[in-house]
Amino acid sequence: MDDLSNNRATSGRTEVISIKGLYKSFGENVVLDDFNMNIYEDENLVLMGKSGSGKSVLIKCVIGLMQPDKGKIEVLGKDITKLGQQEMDELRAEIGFLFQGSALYDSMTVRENLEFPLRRHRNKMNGNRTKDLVMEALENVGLAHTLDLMPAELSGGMQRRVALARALILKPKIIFYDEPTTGLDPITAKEIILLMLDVQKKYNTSSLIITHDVDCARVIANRIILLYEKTNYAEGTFTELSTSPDPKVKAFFK
Ligand SMILES: Nc1ncnc2c1ncn2[C@@H]1O[C@H](COP(=O)(O)OP(=O)(O)OP(=O)(O)O)[C@@H](O)[C@H]1O
Repeated sequence: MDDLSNNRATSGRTEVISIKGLYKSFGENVVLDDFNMNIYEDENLVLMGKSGSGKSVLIKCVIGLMQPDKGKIEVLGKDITKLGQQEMDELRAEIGFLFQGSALYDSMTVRENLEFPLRRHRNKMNGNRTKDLVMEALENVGLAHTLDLMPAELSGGMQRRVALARALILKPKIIFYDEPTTGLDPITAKEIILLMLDVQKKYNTSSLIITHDVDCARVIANRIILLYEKTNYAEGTFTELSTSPDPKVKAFFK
């Protein structure tokens, strides 16, 4: 185990997600075995791992879509294995998602796409009007003029920005990004990364970013965890990990 974490930098901070001793298997296929991870307030944590290493399984366990076999997961101080359906829904409203391929609804306008999470979680709107929240979210990503367009009328980068606006509309405390720059050209990818950094500063969100994109990790990560051999194999800053003497760690940064 190559633990390069900078404990002083992270100690004494509030954890928004805490995962201890996570174990998950599907029959003979053990995917996670003693996986541990914390995310702290205001932190951008990058999770790197090969295809099929269990990153999606991990996320599903964290948001309660999959039941771990063993281990403890706390999100915003709540043990998620002990939450009922309504409490779990309330907790999910504190989490924004930006998944691969933007996943906007093709048959809805930009406005309707953004209104969608508001309808599900009306109690989080604090008296704000739908219209104002939609405009604010779109302005944050520089796309106020696209309100009545269909997703197909937007470029790939614009679609990703609208998806980011939708992830932000409920002002979540945590955002999960799954491959946020996949399929974008390098310049657009950079725009998205800078936007993610802006958002993090403006809303003080914590982020968990799954990415294979080394440039994205370099710019955005306060800390990186490598999911390898079913566990949190290595952990540290970009510089610490990319200069690690461990060839298995180095391989991720080529
Ligand atoms: N519902 C399921 N039933 C059985 N096996 C599953 C299920 N979901 C995931 N797995 C298995 O868990 C392992 C990890 O899959 P997962 O999708 O988490 O990988 P990943 O790291 O997200 O991969 P990628 O980077 O390609 O998206 C794989 O072996 C997969 O077959």
